[in-house]
Amino acid sequence: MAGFLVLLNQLICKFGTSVRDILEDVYPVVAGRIFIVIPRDGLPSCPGAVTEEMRKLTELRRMLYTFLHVIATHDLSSVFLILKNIHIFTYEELKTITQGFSKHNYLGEGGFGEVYKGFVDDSLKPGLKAQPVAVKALKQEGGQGHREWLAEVIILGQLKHPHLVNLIGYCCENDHRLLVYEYMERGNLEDHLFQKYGGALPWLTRVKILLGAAKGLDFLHKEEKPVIYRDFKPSNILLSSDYSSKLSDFGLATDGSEADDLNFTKSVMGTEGYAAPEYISAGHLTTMSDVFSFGVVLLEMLTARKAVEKYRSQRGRKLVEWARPMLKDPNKLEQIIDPTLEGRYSFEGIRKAAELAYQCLSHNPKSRPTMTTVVKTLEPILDLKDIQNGPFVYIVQVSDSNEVRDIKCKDDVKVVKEEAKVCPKHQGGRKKRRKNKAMKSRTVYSDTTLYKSLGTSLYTQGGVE
Ligand SMILES: Nc1ncnc2c1ncn2[C@@H]1O[C@H](COP(=O)(O)OP(=O)(O)OP(=O)(O)O)[C@@H](O)[C@H]1O
Repeated sequence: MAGFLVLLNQLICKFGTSVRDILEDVYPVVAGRIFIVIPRDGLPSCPGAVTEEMRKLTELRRMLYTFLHVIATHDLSSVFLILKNIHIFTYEELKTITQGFSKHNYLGEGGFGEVYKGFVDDSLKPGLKAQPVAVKALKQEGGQGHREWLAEVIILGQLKHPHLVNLIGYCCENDHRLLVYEYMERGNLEDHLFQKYGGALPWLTRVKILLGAAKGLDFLHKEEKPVIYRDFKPSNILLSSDYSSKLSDFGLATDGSEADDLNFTKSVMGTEGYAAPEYISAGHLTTMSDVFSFGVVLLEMLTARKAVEKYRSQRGRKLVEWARPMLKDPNKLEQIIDPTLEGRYSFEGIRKAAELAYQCLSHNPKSRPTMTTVVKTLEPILDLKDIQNGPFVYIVQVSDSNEVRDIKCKDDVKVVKEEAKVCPKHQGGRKKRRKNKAMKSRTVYSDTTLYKSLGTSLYTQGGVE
């Protein structure tokens, strides 16, 4: 905290204003928008920084950089009081709620670190709602991870929306950096679309998921200082029990209002296959970059093919290049639709979704729709329910001992085996994979069956928020 005050004093001397003004001035910058002003490798290169204004701005950035370093490495509890309903946990508390980060609680691992399930209630913190949580622990190595952790705390600590994953709290103790989120029962979209249940998601469920994610992006873009999410992809879309979708992983999110201000030298970040062409070629980052990424995910949902499939021939490797020309031709469109849907969709709905994907994937960012338009286009597609009935798929977790649960299979029921997941850390001798997906067992139904079992709210606007 001492470092924090020294820095404030420096800022006051420099800009001759009161502590209060500085706080009000600094917080909005710190609070949402640090990632443009603070470049990865030290100070921004500002070739045009010749005017007095620009010099001052650069100086302010230098100070903010130090400021952030101080709050990142010192007492966060004092600094983050302004964050909404965020709990600060000790490492011991998080260890307890995850049963010592045990293999039974292991959910998976991403670039940031391992994720474990836990349970919290008000015996841990007064006022804390009893609920399951997901605890994400930053891998110890690297400053990049630390920056992403901070971005997540700062952005999700302030922005609350039904389609952004809720950050419940964090832990910042010695070298430990952890995040505590609401638990999302169905894990991430990538697992449903590709890895475990390829093609099993019914059409209207896909539309519902896309609509929720679109609302999340729309909310970010409509902020006073628009937030560019920058890493929109299926593994960052989490699903609740009724397939309501929420965006997670805000480590790369950045401030849209400043993205184009100055020609900072920034390294292009994000995931191959999802980043907009103008961002890759010229570092030009706007909210329209997110719209392009949304178009890629929409295309993945239509085709159940990944944005980049390295094993394919050159022609079919990049989904957008391969599929976009076919989106506007009704004859060709049917050829690229996910065959496992087996025709169980509204063709009108598919056609409208394909048209939307085509627009989102335009090379010219100005020709892309805003996320508000995307939401308005998807909403009526959810109402197109002229869909044939089909069989439903029941997915069964296969236990470690390869024992399959006793299931009564009717004629129209497919049983798909799912391998149980093992945390690499707890797995003697086996090579550690970068990602390991959740140990979960899920049931995936046809639209009709889901509609019956989860009620009419599943596919109504009310059910999608
Ligand atoms: N809030 C949550 N509720 C339930 N499961 C979660 C939650 N957050 C993450 N997971 C699961 O933990 C695993 C790792 O997720 P994480 O977000 O760290 O990485 P990722 O998005 O899969 O990969 P990458 O970091 O490369 O984008 C995934 O299986 C994900 O579904």
